[in-house]
Amino acid sequence: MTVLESIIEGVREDLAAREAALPFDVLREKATKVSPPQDVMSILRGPGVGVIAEVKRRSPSKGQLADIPEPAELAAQYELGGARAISVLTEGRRFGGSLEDFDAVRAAVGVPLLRKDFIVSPYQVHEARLHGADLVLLIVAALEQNALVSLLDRVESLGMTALVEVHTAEEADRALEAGASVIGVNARNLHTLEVDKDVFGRIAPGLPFDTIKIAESGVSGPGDLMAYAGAGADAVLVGESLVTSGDPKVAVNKLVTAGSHPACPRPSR
Ligand SMILES: O=P(O)(O)OC[C@@H](O)[C@@H](O)c1c[nH]c2ccccc12
Repeated sequence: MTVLESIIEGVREDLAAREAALPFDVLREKATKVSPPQDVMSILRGPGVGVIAEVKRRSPSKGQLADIPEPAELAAQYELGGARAISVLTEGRRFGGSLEDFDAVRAAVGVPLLRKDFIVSPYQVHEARLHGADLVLLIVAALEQNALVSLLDRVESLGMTALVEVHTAEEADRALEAGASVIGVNARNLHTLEVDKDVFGRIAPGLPFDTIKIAESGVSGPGDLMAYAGAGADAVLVGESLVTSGDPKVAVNKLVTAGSHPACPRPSR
C-alpha cells in the first residue's frame, strides 16, 4: 500500500464515524443555511502572486512541525501579513488537523478558506461547506476519473471553488478533462513524499492560459516564490516554512511583498 492509499484508508474510517453521528441528509440541509462562499477565482486573480498560507501541525514526511496551540491566532497573523487565502488541514491521523481547527480559523479571519483534506466522498464536500469553506482540495491521484468529475461538479454546485491537485502531466490532463479551473501543482509526490520543485515548471506552461495555477509545497522564502512566479504561478501554497518561522506574520509578509514587487514575474493572464 502506498502512503496515499493508507492515508485514504484512515480518512474513510473517520468519515464513516462522522456519517454515523450526523446523517448525510441532515448535514446537507444544515449546510444550506451557512453564508455563501466567496468568489475565490477573482480573489486569486488579484494583482501579483498571491500567498495561500497553511495551518499545518505535522506531516507524514517530517512528523511534528509545530505545536500551534491556537490555530485562530496563527491564521490571524497570516491574514495580517497579507495572505490571500488560508489553507487548514483537517486530516487528523497524519497531519494532526481537524474540523475544530477549521472552525477556529473560520471564526478568526475573513479571507477565503481552503479545506485541505483527502476528499473522497460527497459527504466531505457538504461538510466543508457547513464549516464555511470557500475552497476544497481535490487530489487527482486519490480519485478515479468519474469520482473526480462528480466531486468537482458538487463543489461548484455549492458555489465553492475546487483546487485540483496534480503531480504529473497525465494528472493535469485528467484535471482539465474534469473541468478544473484552478490547478495546484504539488512539488511533493504523495506516493513517495519526495519534493521536486521543478515539477511546477514542467507542468504549468502546458496548462491553458486562463487556468489559475497554484504552486504547492517547498516554498522556503521569497526566492522560491520568484522562481514559481517565473514559471507562471498565480499563487503559492506554503505550510512548513510559515509554521516553523517563529513570526508567521512577518514570514507571510516577506512572501507577499516579493509577490507584489515590480521585479516579480506577473501571472500571464
Ligand atoms: O509545507 P509545504 O512544503 O509548504 O507544503 C504545503 C502544502 O503544499 C502541502 O501541505 C500539501 C500539498 N498538497 C497536500 C495534500 C494533502 C496534504 C498536504 C498537502
